[in-house]
Amino acid sequence: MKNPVIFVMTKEVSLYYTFRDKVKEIFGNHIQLRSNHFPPVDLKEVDLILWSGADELYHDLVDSNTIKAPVITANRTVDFNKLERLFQLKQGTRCLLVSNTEEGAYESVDLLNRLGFDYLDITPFSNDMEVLPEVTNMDVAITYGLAHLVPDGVKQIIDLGNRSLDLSTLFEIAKELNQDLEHANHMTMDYVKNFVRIGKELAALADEQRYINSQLEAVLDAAQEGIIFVNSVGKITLINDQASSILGISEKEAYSQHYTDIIPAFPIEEGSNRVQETQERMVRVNGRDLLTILNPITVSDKFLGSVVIFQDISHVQRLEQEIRRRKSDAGLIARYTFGDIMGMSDRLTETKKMAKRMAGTDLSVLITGESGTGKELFAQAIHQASSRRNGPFVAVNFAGLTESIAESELFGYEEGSFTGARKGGRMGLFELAQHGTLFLDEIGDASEKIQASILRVLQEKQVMRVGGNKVIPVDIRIIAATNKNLNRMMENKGFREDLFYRLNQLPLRIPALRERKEDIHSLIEYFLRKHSITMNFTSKMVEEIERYNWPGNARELEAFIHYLSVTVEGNEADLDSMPPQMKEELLGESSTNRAIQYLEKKGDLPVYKEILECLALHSTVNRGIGRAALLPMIQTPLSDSQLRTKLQILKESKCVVTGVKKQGTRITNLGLKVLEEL
Ligand SMILES: Nc1ncnc2c1ncn2[C@@H]1O[C@H](COP(=O)(O)OP(=O)(O)OP(=O)(O)O)[C@@H](O)[C@H]1O
Repeated sequence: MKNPVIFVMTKEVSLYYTFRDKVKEIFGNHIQLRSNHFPPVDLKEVDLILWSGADELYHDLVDSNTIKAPVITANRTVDFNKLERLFQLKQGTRCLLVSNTEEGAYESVDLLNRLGFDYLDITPFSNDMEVLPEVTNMDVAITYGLAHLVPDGVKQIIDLGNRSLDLSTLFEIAKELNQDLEHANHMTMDYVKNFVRIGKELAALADEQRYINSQLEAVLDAAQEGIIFVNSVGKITLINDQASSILGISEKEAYSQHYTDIIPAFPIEEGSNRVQETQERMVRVNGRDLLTILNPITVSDKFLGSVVIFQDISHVQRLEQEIRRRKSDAGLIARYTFGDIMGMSDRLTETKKMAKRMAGTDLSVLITGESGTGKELFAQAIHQASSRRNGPFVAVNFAGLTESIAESELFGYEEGSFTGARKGGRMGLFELAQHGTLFLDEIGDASEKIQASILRVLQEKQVMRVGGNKVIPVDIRIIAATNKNLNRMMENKGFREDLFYRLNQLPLRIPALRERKEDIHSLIEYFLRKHSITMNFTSKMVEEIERYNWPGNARELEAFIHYLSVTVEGNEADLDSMPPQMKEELLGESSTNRAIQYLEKKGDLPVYKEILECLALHSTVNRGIGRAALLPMIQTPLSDSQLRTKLQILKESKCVVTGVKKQGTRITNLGLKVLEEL
């Protein structure tokens, strides 16, 4: 696949380099960048245009009638570490803010004022101004990476560096280019960590005398992260604006309380016995997922308290979810039909026949079966064989999906219903699946609240977006799947009965591979073909493959083929090339089978089982049970000498061991395995 191309438009080439470095840092080398400073650039080949925003470049360079690539205007952040250099300037210092456009100069002055530097006397300056300000009496020039534009005569220059792309822009890029956000958390945490040092200074001050340096406070308030300081006795002595808003408490309320009343979930107590910051951790507060990091503050060996920095990452998760949704073209199209389901065994043929009949109806299907048996494959095939085949097939997997995400995913939302909500709102999966099939995968993992919401939609056949007030009728067919035992979950109140009966109108159980071992061969052939692998198996290997239980079913079989294609030299796979875990399992299993066969041959299997049960219950690794104690525990009437013979046979089968010095008899690991099988 072609690497995506971003066309970056900046007035200064140095700003292009700053943007480029950030994009490479976050997305690696597989995004290509082009710049207006390095022509020619074929704009038709470009996947995304990133524009610095503060100039007219866009209109000069891009003809929006012919160029259809999406455009992102860069939001830029300040390097807070560099801002510290401004703290040394005294009140009333005459500063010239130098930019390359008049608009940019005014914007930068405004930003510094908002950051609390309004006690400085700042004059905007740019060469394109009609009337240039007088510069001779200036004490210092401040600039963001444009030191070369500072007019002669100003002696001191504070260069705060180019303002790089902020997080929201990076997320926008990821979304537009369908890039993975695996670095997202790392990226946010790096960003957060930038504040730690400033936070530490501030915390020390705050604890000493509640005196908060006003500049630092302003900087902290401008941070997108929540920052609080909890002193050594658990009182909150500092809270920035963002923290107040995320936690939904005012500064005043926070100062008067112990942290446990407000943020009991935060790992604060850990601070007192550590030196280093904690790993980032997710906690849930008021239904929001917060990524927290805690930093203990110790000054001259005295523990002063901890700074906790946190971010509401619900919106990040939402973006991630959206990218996942967009990425899989399978998201809306079913790729598989019954013809793609391999296997000729009676069990599978019967299951396929049932599923085809189910496809002819519009009732809900609940597919059960172990992991990797092909439940999703069946769901897609049913959709393809149904009258809804020309409609969408939309899948949602509840495993690992937080409640808030699941809710906005399923129901969609209206603009402005939460931080990070997209402009114009968004359609939920129920709406997206209109006139098609909605596949609820791993339904056993849906929370109680989500179960209730799904039930309501199924009953009322309509949805309402989060934050909305319009009822939207939906016409969808539901197929759900799970590898959990929903009956047991219902007994423990983990799954709603009323929802179960709604979903289970047509139950379809996919048999495990070990129940239809005849299918193993056709699946192996299929996977070899699918991945263009040529491989033969020795007869010993074939024997073991057939004997193996395949707990991970077809998925494990596919992974097995992959494994062999990498590890086998040449084209022949023999026992040596078997994955270690499988080998272990087979060896353990063969000795279990051998032991059972041995006991069977000696007759009286139920008595052996009973003896093993008593030993399993009463013997420990170090202490066995003597015959005299064992005999009364056994229900089957046995004489002492009969018991002795039976124990001898169990010993020969290696299911028990007998101590040398009257330590009695105890069960072995093999004995426990045998017991499981009997
Ligand atoms: N009978 C089959 N023929 C061909 N491929 C199969 C068959 N059964 C499973 N597979 C393949 O095995 C993999 C797992 O299948 P699928 O995702 O449908 O399983 P699942 O039961 O939904 O698993 P989970 O419960 O873990 O989500 C897929 O790559 C699928 O294409």
